[in-house]
Amino acid sequence: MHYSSCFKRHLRFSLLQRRLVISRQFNSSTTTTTTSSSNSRVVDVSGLAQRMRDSVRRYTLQQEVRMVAVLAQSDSLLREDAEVYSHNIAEAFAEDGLHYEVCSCSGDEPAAVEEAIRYLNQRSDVHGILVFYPIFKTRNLDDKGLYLNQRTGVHYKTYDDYLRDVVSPQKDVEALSQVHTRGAQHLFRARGMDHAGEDPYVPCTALAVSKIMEEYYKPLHNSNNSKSSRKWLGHTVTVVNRSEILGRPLAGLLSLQGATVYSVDEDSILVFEEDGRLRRCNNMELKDCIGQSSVIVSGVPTSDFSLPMDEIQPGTMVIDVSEGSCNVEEDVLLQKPSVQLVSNVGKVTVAALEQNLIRLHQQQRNLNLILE
Ligand SMILES: Nc1nc(=O)c2c([nH]1)NC[C@@H]1CN(c3ccc(C(=O)N[C@@H](CCC(=O)O)C(=O)O)cc3)C=[N+]21
Repeated sequence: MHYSSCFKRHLRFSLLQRRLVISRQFNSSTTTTTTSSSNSRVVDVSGLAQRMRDSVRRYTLQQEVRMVAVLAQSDSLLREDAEVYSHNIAEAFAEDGLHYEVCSCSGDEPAAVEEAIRYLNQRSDVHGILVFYPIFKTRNLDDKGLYLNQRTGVHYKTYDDYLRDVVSPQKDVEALSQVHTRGAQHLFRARGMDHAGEDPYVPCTALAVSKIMEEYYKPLHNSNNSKSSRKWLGHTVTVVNRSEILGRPLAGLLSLQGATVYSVDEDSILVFEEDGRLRRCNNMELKDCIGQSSVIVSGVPTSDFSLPMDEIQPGTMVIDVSEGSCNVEEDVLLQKPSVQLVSNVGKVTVAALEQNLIRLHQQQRNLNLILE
């Protein structure tokens, strides 16, 4: 299992590399790959990632910034996923002058994970904390099936949900604690949405997808005004994934920016309307959502899932965030006219993580200056 999935990742990576080399040979003025007849292309997002990381490098020339990641999965597949991400973080952080530590603890012992996070909350040399999820998935321990936060009185359905609120909001690089997503059940709010010009503060993969859309999605009728806070008005997006670390915040963010967003998981389809409000779609199937969407984001972490290719319309941007599972039949997709495929989101995710971390460091510095 472990090796075959590594192999698949390797294979996919080398295919992407090869396509890139070919495109450079034939067309040195563009960084994207164009397939001959259909005018469709695989988008290379490294330019965006590099620009985001350049500003981080300038910052770390002056400042010492440190993040610690908590690695607690005992399930080997979940752990492998987190390790791939951790490896990429380590590499990018080393290049960009950021300090990175991994705190490895036993996932069989929920209290040990909680204790590790509380210790990191206290450490004054740690500016950001990243907890790799999922750890326990839906494991419930107490008799009511709920976890109680003694301090706030809030009950949580899973231990992962509970842990998200143990991380100090000041060090929460992914903005996962409830402070940032108040009332997320019905009305999503992203901190920083009201500050014009600033990126909203949302989990890194969600932020990465939204930046990729802004940078590379050029609709036929060019109505994307990236300066406007309602830049996706009139656009329909499908997000296949409703996790707390990706699908839900992404759907919420895009809907606040004006899009109509279908949020799809294995049990249900919801629509996030323009105002961030949620409604259930009982009479729709995935293919109906796909047919209406000009951007499709797919993050299903299993290799037996594939997007229904037939329904994808010309001009659509498809963003595959399944990280190695591959939710897209690439060859079929690229035969369609004017389709854009993005599959290496991870590069931008790490850059978004670095940016979120720098923002936390700045806030902590400002606070310390006031307190001194
Ligand atoms: N709190 C939390 N936030 C996460 O965002 C999160 C998490 N937990 N747990 C683990 C998963 C997994 N994940 C990846 C991110 C980037 C790459 C990545 O960089 N991929 C490479 C390619 C990897 C390959 O396919 O070889 C790329 O896209 O360039 C992989 C995996 C984030 N996750």
